[in-house]
Order: sequence, then C-alpha cells, then structure tokens
Amino acid sequence: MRRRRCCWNTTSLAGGGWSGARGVSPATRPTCILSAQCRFLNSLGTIFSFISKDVVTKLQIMDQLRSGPQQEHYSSLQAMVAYEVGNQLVDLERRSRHPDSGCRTVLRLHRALRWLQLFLEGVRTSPEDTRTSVLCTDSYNASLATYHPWIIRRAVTVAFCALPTRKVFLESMNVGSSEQAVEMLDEALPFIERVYNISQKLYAEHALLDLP
Ligand SMILES: CCCCCCCC/C=C\CCCCCCCC(=O)N[C@@H](COP(=O)(O)O)[C@H](O)/C=C/CCCCCCCCCCCCC
Repeated sequence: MRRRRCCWNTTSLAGGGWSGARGVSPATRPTCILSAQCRFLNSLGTIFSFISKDVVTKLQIMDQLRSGPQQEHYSSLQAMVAYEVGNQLVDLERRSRHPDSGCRTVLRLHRALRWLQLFLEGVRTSPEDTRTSVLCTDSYNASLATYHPWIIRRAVTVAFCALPTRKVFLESMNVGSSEQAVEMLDEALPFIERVYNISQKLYAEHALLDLP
C-alpha cells in the first residue's frame, strides 16, 4: 500500500526543538510544517487566505527571531521562554513594548494547534457524511473562539459553511484515498497532542497562557 508520511513532522518539536523536517534549514522549518495547510486555506477563498496570512505573519516573526542576532536563544521553546522571560522581553499585561515577542507569537500558534487537534480528531472519528463545517465550528468554539472578538468569531463561523465535505477534505490532504488519510491522522494526532501538551505545560509553568 502506498503510504506517504505525514508532512507535519512534529516529532522533534515535542522533544524540545522546533521541527524535524530533514534537509530543511532551521529558519524555514516552521514554514515547512505549515505550508501545506496554508496552500489548502488559500484555495478556499478570501476569509481563509486572511487566516493563512495571519499564520504566515506569525511564522515570519519566528523565522526572524530564529535567524537574528539572538538566534541561540530560539533553538527551542524552552530556551526562548527562559530568554524572553528572564530579560523582560514579554509584555505580560498589555501589548506595548514587545508586541512581537516569540512567547506571544508562539502562544497564538499553540492555541491554533489545539483547534487543529480537535478538528482533525473530529474528522478522524466522524461518520463519512459528517459536515466539516460542523466539526470546524465545534472545534473552533472549544478552542480559539475564546480569544477572538465577536466580529472575527462571526466572520469565521460564516466562512466555515463554505468548507468542503469530509471526503473532499480528506482527499485534499494528498495522502491517497480518504481511508488512507484517516490512517495518516491516526499516526499524526498523537504527535500533535504531544507537542500541544509540552507547550501547554511550559507556558502554564511560566504563567504565560494569557499573554496579551
Ligand atoms: C507551535 C506549533 C505550531 C502550530 C501551528 C498550528 C497550525 C494550525 C493551522 C492552521 C489553522 C488556522 C490557524 C488560525 C490562527 C489563528 C491565530 C490567531 O488567533 N490570531 C488572531 C490573534 O492574533 P494577534 O492579533 O493577537 O496577533 C488574529 O486576530 C487572527 C484572526 C483570524 C483567525 C481565524 C481563526 C480561524 C480558525 C479556524 C481555521 C479554519 C480553517 C479551516 C480549514 C479546514
């Protein structure tokens, strides 16, 4: 059976690094993990391009930190948190002096990862005729929605109605049939969960889960 490995290589992220995509320079690895999702989002229309632009902007912030003069402090999440917190480089109460700190930027992506985990788990376990708009709305309400203002919640909830069927969505993952895509999700979801749990614990230990 043809089986392509999941491109969301989160294994070494879970181990404390950023990503383990072999043969890819460290500065571009985060972009590599998400480029497939961004392509997919762009193909869905304007609102989804807006979402993918937000992800790309955040990845660019991280790329710049990881290739800038302080790059040695951005080799892992743990190093980044220690460096930014230890040097008061994180805005704790309101976004002012450090609007693009690594900690707040990763926190936004971390919350999005929770959405992704819930959504893909829904896709993996739901019957064939389930509407992805329902899965997407449920996973969004249980994760990211808490942090978004009313206007964004409203706009994205309407946009979810345009999502393709579960079968089309699974096939667009480009790993073969929808059954093969479900198998790939079986394999990938534990890694996503592991990455999420490690970041969650780290951020909780440093009281960073509510960064403005
Ligand atoms: C650390 C590991 C990396 C994790 C990567 C997670 C990847 C998830 C991939 C894509 C999903 C969508 C990501 C949405 C990102 C939202 C980040 C965010 O909350 N940004 C808002 C706050 O940013 P700041 O202003 O504080 O800088 C920003 O306001 C964004 C607004 C639009 C967000 C709309 C979210 C909709 C989520 C659901 C996506 C549906 C995609 C459907 C595909 C089937």
